[in-house]
Amino acid sequence: MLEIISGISVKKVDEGFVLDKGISSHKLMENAALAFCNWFERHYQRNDKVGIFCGHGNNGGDGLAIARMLWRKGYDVIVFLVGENNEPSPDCKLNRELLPDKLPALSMSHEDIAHMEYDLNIVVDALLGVGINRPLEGDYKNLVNKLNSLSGLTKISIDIPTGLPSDDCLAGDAFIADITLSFQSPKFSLLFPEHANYVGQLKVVDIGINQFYLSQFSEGKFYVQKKDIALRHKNFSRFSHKGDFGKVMLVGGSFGSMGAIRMSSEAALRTGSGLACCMVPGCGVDIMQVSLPEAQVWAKKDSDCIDADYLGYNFDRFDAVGVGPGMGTHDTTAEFLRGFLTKYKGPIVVDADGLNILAKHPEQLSLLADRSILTPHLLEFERLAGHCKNHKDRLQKASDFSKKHKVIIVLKGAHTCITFPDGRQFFNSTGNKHMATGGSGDILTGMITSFLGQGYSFENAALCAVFHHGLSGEIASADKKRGTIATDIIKSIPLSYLRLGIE
Ligand SMILES: NC(=O)C1=CN([C@@H]2O[C@H](COP(=O)(O)OP(=O)(O)OC[C@H]3O[C@@H](n4cnc5c(N)ncnc54)[C@H](OP(=O)(O)O)[C@@H]3O)[C@@H](O)[C@H]2O)[C@H](O)CC1
Ligand SMILES: [K+]
Repeated sequence: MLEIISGISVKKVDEGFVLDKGISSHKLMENAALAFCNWFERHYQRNDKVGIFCGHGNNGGDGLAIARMLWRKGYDVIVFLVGENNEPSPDCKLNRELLPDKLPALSMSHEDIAHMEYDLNIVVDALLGVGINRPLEGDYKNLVNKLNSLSGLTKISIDIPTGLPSDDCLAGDAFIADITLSFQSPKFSLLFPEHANYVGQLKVVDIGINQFYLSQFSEGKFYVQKKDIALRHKNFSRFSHKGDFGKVMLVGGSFGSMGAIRMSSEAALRTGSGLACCMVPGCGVDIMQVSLPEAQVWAKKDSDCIDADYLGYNFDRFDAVGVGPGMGTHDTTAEFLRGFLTKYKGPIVVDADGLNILAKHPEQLSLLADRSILTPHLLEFERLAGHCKNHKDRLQKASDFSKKHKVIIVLKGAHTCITFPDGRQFFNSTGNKHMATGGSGDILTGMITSFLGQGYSFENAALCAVFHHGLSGEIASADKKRGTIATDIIKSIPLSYLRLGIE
């Protein structure tokens, strides 16, 4: 699992790695530049006109090494040098000296920046990286704003968009990238929703620094990738039977809101549950049985919402229970939730109106069994934990909340963050903007509940479900883009298993 380390630690990791391996820091920069170029070659043509904007630190050094390598591969490259009045870092200086004579390199004066007019297809931002220690000013600020105003070309940031602090929220200006290629592990602030427009698509490239060096600076924050997930799946043998795949119960729905619990239930089945039963109000029985014949249904006749009478049911038959989608926040439903949390001590997932009830009745939080999984979106989380100044603050509050109530928080959004009571936070790498559609969260509830029911640990259930949910969204939206709807995501769950080689 990739460690997300602070910007300050990046320098220390580099120093430790270079010293241990007996290589020069220049060689490490060469590795980083090569990793960038290998990626670049797979995506861009030789006839693209590439402008590489290089600052005076090591980020600029990366840009210069990249320019040299791409030029040697036959790309049409122009280098623009900025910050020439500042003392360059030693590796930046060396890479300036190594630029081939025939490679065009232009020093940018104030006037050049103001009147810049070049016919470029691709702009590479190697102005500043994690070394930024104050908001942009002077030539850097002017150039970033000038580049931001250019349209019709592809903009790529190296390591981090210039101007973004690596561990904090942006103050001032920053480069707006279409793609950010971060070295070794994503920098923390690249995962904040406030920065999504600056970061564009996030790619992480390996530059050869292994886990051992990164883990010495661990802050308990991790970036979850495909290779981390495949290993966390349970293997079922050819002798496995329905019972091995778990019996789960999904509780929710109310008059006019039956779609949510129907989608959670189908998602649980598609994730592999042996049996999914849904507990719905009487008004939802026909809807469920007609639209999802694979699910069993339990309901009280002639009811429009889940009420305290539902507490008579024996929940202990189930390996896991998901509660909340479409359930409403009626007083009698809140009464049900209180009784249910008191009664059932197996693995549970609480979502949507289940969370809204907890926010309205915070005394119920103490009833949650240890490691219950709560899946709020940003707004639901703030209802539970109070107003958050920004995402950094929100992540801290998630950590405090998780520790205080001994629950697992799955904070949904781009790079969904899973927080454990021991303080560890896992950021997901799958998913895209097309998943921001009604019902997407209900699917995740069904998926986590299903994994819990299949006997996965709390940690593996949350990590696997969040990863597959995002991957299913990517698969579903590949040809539907903005027209993707939640049921498309459910249909893609089996394909997401196949992508990981899991049968
Ligand atoms: N393991 C890795 O990830 C590797 C990363 N590499 C690259 O190195 C950069 C970090 O390089 P660093 O030299 O530490 O920092 P920068 O290139 O970002 O530049 C820092 C210089 O910029 C000055 N500074 C700071 N803030 C501003 C500002 N607002 N405006 C102008 N200048 C600013 C600062 O100097 P001061 O003395 O003025 O404070 C620094 O000199 C990382 O992001 C990667 O791209 C390695 O190449 C390989 C390993
Ligand atoms: K940059």
